[in-house]
Amino acid sequence: MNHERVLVVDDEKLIGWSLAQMLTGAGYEVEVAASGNEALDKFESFRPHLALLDIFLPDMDGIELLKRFKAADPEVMVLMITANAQADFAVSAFKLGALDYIGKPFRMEDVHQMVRQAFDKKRLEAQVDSSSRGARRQFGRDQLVGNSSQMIEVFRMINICAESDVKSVLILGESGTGKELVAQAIHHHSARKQEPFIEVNCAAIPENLLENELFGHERGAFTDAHREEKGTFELADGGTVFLDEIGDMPLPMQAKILKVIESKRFRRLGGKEDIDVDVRIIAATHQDLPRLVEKEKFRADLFYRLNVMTIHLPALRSRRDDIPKLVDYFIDRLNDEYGRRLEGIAPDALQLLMRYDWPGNVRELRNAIERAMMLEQGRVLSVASLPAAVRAEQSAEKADRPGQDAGPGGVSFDLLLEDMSLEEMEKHALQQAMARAGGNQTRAARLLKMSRDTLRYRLKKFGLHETSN
Ligand SMILES: Nc1ncnc2c1ncn2[C@@H]1O[C@H](COP(=O)(O)OP(=O)(O)OP(=O)(O)O)[C@@H](O)[C@H]1O
Repeated sequence: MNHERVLVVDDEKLIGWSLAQMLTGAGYEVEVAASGNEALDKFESFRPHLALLDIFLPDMDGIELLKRFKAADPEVMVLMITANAQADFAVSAFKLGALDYIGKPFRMEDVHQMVRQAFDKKRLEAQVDSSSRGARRQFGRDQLVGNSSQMIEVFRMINICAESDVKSVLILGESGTGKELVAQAIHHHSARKQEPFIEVNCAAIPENLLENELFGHERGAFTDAHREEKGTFELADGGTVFLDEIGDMPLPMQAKILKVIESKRFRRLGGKEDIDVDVRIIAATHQDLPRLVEKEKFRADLFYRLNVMTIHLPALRSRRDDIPKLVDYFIDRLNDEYGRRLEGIAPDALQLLMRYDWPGNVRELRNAIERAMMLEQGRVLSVASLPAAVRAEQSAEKADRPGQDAGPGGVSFDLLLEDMSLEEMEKHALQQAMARAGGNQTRAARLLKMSRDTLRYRLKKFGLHETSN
């Protein structure tokens, strides 16, 4: 016995009895009620995890009963049974939290399958919930931190989008700049905040499954489609769909997304009728969309449609003023999460964090602090606990100040290699300077005592890769 309790509510005694037989045989604890009032009493005493609820009862309408069940226990799973699966009935049942409905006459195996899937889903959600609570324990949900002028502009745009309820928003920015946090902030500050926020990572889902994920399917739409299933757009009705990595979305899907934004309707896979939805689409990408449009990898019409409300998230290296605040914020959070009592960061360590270019942006900064906190033995974060890439700034800094640490002759390059032509030596020096400067051309030019333009010219001449500036 698995102690999963099911209450069957049906005034047709034979149906109630047959369902009870089948479910008991499958290992569930089952009670049956033949009227609304009897169902309310049994609900109280039996406390079912799942109710199979007939919409037409002699003394009470099933929708009313659904409401009362949900009020008594919001966690209870309800599957509605109905002779005529009218769309408006289904919509109100779903809005009130019913999981699905079964049309009469039904096959026992189908009911069994739906009940089993409902319990499976519940168990999965419980697992996800506890592991995400675990993750939160480890590293709670972040707030957007920053008071640079660029971030103040981002906050202003978030407010405008949240208040205006525009139907689509585009968020652009390098990886790790906080695009997802911005999308969540827009949702949580908008009138839609009580409704779902559902994220779909367009790059992570294979092309052939993406359409099903977004739009769902009708029963029989493909071989394994044993029953209809709602997709993201239907599940998020009233709320927000966050399409992350939209630059990776296949072209045919882009056309369908455009249609949903414009007409607010779509069809399930294998569906013959349009379904109306009211969702806000927030799309994000780290890719250069205009470039993708040029290369015909992204539809121009979708780009123009999305590009009405656009939020540009600046790279961390272009708003270094935010670094001290972010560092304090992450140290505080991690102190809580790990029960540590670090008092802050040493000035020379902070200086290195401010100099580093952060190609992985805030995500990389957060990871660097988390790692440093694991290693740090002292009361403040010190240079020694920072990642090697960040510490490399230290040598670049020393090299930047010839005469102090690099010996009386300034920076010494390892040039005199045997069998090297003058040209090869020059190339070698350029490579060494670029490596020491961590790819920063201004710094490399200073090391070689040449102007940045000369450096760029020579890099080009030798076909060397120009990294950052
Ligand atoms: N301004 C910020 N304040 C606090 N934390 C931030 C900020 N920006 C980003 N983060 C944190 O950095 C990490 C990456 O953020 P997020 O996932 O939102 O970035 P993203 O731009 O969506 O990245 P990707 O393009 O890789 O999906 C998250 O842990 C997030 O909480």
